[in-house]
Formats: sequence, structure tokens, C-alpha cells
Amino acid sequence: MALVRDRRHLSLQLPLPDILPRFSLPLPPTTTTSHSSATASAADFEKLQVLGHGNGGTVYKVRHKHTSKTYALKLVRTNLDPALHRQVLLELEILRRATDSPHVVQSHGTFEKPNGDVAILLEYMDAGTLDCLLKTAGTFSEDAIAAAARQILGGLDYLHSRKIVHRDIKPANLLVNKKMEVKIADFGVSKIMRRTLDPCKSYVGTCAYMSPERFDPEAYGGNYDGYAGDMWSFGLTLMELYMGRFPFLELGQRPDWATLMCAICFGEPPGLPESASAEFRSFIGCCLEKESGKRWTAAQLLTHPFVSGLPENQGAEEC
Ligand SMILES: Nc1ncnc2c1ncn2[C@@H]1O[C@H](COP(=O)(O)OP(=O)(O)OP(=O)(O)O)[C@@H](O)[C@H]1O
Repeated sequence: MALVRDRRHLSLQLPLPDILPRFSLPLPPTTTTSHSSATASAADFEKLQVLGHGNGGTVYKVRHKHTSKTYALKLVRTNLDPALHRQVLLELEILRRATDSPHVVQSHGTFEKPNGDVAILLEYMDAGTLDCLLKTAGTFSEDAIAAAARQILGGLDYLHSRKIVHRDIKPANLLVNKKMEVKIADFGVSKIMRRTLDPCKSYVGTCAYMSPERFDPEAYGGNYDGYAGDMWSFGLTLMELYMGRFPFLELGQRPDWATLMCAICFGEPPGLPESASAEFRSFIGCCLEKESGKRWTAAQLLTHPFVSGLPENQGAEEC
């Protein structure tokens, strides 16, 4: 199906020392050595392990040889695919624009090979993704979800105010560290909106988390601008953390995309079980308004009682 992303698992043979810095890499301050303000080159990093594979790339855990500081290095082999090269350059532009939010994974610089392969040095998130944590924990408590929601909303509000639409919010794209700080990652299909009513038409992102107006813009709020779509995906993500399964599917049920698309477009929005608090249910209702114009924005949701009392930077105590 055209809507489903084509995931390629390339065996990326990209020896780090061959890569040239695309721009200098002033490393963040560190307490360990005097190399804190040094400019790094790719040869300064040692690969430790593979953290994950994504669309066209592999993410490695790497160690800076002089400071011993750990980073994630995302390598994307773009030389065979001009569209992928354009998209990774856009991802870089977005990461460069989003350098001062504690709720967005920070990039420390990039290297680019003459053939167009690109490596992005990222802040290392040592507890993995919310998706991985969910698989281990089974479900999250409401308190943990509220703490995560507060941080993700902070990140979405920050991005949206800079005209950046993520377009692929889901548990697998939300990274966590051991302090349970949650940060938005993977801008591989994101978009910078050039004008207020810039239409956001292309079917990129993960289809299951797409909003009704993305499939049928006319029926659900007119022009699809992407911002409200991120809020729908965010609502589904929180529900998934609470229920331990994707809300439109029963546990263990395999996704049948046609049925799923019909459920999103023609069914009622999914609701939380009775066990959830009234505040949480109201919050999810505001995220999952089918009409995109009625859906709450990130800025509005930050005022909702489910999260409004929480400090901006508080990590969750436990799942
Ligand atoms: N900064 C990071 N710290 C720790 N792990 C990371 C980091 N970035 C990515 N990962 C791991 O690598 C995996 C793949 O990363 P990512 O999703 O960014 O790659 P991608 O090629 O953009 O994938 P996609 O196909 O979803 O666009 C993630 O699921 C996560 O497990």
C-alpha cells in the first residue's frame, strides 16, 4: 500500500574516518576533560553498538574518544536516492532550527561524504523509545503518562511555533533517558511550513497514527495543515501507553490497513476505558476531535488540567 512507509534495512558500510564534517562539531560542555569546546571530526568517534535501524539508515551508539562522552550517530546512505538525500537535508535543517528545546532530541552536528551519505551526531537517549519501554512495562500509569504528555506537548508547542510539523508522532519516535525525560526524535518525514496555509498533502508517516483529515481533508476540517494531525497522533500515542495496545486494534490483532482507515475516517474516535480518570478522558477527547478545527492545539492542551499543574521538565517517576 502506498501509504505504508517503505522500510529499507541497508547494511551500511560507512567507515567513520572517511566522512568529512559538513559543519564543525562544537561538542557540548563536559566535566570529564578539557576537550569540551574542541571541534570534532568523525575519526574522533568509536562505534560501540547498533541502536536501531530506520528508513534508509542505521543509528549507532558512539563514544567520543577524547571526552568518553556517549552520543547516537545516525548514518543515512543517500547516494542512491536523491529524494532521501533531500529529506535528510530537510531533517538536518529542522534539527538545526530546534536546538533549544529540552523536549526535542538535540543534534550536535553532521558529517557528509562527497557521495551524499550523511551522518548526524545526536544526543544519546539511554533508555530507548517509549515503544520499547511499553513492551517491557505492558502499560503506563496515568501519572507517568501525564509527565510524558507534558514534555511531548512542550516539544510539539515548540516545533509548531517554529512552523515545523513532525508528521510521525508515535511511541517509536519518542526517546527517553534514564531520568525519564521524553524527547521528540526522528524528523525523517517532517515538514517546514513556509506559509500559514501551506497544504500538507503527502502521505508520509505511519498510517495507523494518521488523522481523519489526512485521509479525507474535505470531510474533516478542510485543508490539512499538519499541526492538528500531530495532535491526533499524540492522543493515540497516549492511549496506547495506557492501554498497552494500539487503540484501534484488539491486543494481538494484526493491522488490516483498509479496515483501520475506515475506522479512523468513519468510526467514532476511540475512547479510554472506564478505569481512566475523567481528566485523562477529557484530555484525550480534546486530542481526538475528528474535526481538525475543533482539535486542541499543543498550546491549548498545555492549559488542560491533566497536565497544567506539572512542571515543564519533570520526568516520570516510574511507568
Ligand atoms: N538519539 C538517540 N539515542 C538513542 N537511540 C536512538 C537515538 N536515535 C535513534 N535511536 C534508535 O535508533 C532507532 C532508529 O532511529 P530513527 O527512527 O531516527 O531512524 P530513522 O532512519 O529516521 O527511522 P524511520 O524509518 O522511523 O524514519 C530508534 O528507533 C531508536 O531505537
